Amino acid sequence: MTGMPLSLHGFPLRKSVQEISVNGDEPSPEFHGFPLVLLIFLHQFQSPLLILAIGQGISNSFLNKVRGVAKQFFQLPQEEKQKEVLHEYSIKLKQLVDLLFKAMAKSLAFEENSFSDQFGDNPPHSDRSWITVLLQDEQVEGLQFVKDEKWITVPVIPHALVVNLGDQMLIMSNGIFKSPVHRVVTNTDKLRISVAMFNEVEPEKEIGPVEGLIDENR
Ligand SMILES: O=C(O)CCC(=O)C(=O)O
Ligand SMILES: [Fe+2]
Repeated sequence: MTGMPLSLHGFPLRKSVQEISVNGDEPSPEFHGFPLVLLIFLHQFQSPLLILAIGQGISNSFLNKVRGVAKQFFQLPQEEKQKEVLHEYSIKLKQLVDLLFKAMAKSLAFEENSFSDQFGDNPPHSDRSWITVLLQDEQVEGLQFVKDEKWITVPVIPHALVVNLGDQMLIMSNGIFKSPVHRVVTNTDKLRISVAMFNEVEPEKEIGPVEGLIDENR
């Protein structure tokens, strides 16, 4: 197993991500002990990459501990007052922004929902980071990304980390590694908590394509 080559052109998976997800299976034994298993959704080189990293050496129980801490943080009783205020503030801001988009559409003589129809609560975007690592909720899905002009829901695999390239990587690789467009579809029935780590270049630092990746074509 350890000699298995990693390839961007698809990983020799016995089961598809969907199968593992639907059945809630552990990854098959040949993946055990392998430092990093990358289930590559979009495995065509030079297309946007979104990776589910399992068997990455972080135990499932530790990942659950992180989720637990995140949940506790949002449930802290002494935070109740601040939470109410922030919740109210976010609702008011949402109304303000909705109004603004409607006014902007109308100012161009478009139907008022022309802009706002195109996004939900977490509008389609690519991350500005160079790489984002996301611990999804262990039960509630919601993250979607674009593939072939369709929205694909990222399956919930409790022990997987979602690894997502951002725009800074797109710039540094001169467009070779693209940042996938994604969104989160919210769910009014179930609480969904995700823990994201955005790895970003320092704000003052100017970045550009790595020299060897610039030629007359790109
Ligand atoms: O909640 C998620 O799964 C992802 C959120 C996201 O895309 C972001 O914060 O940039
Ligand atoms: Fe994002």
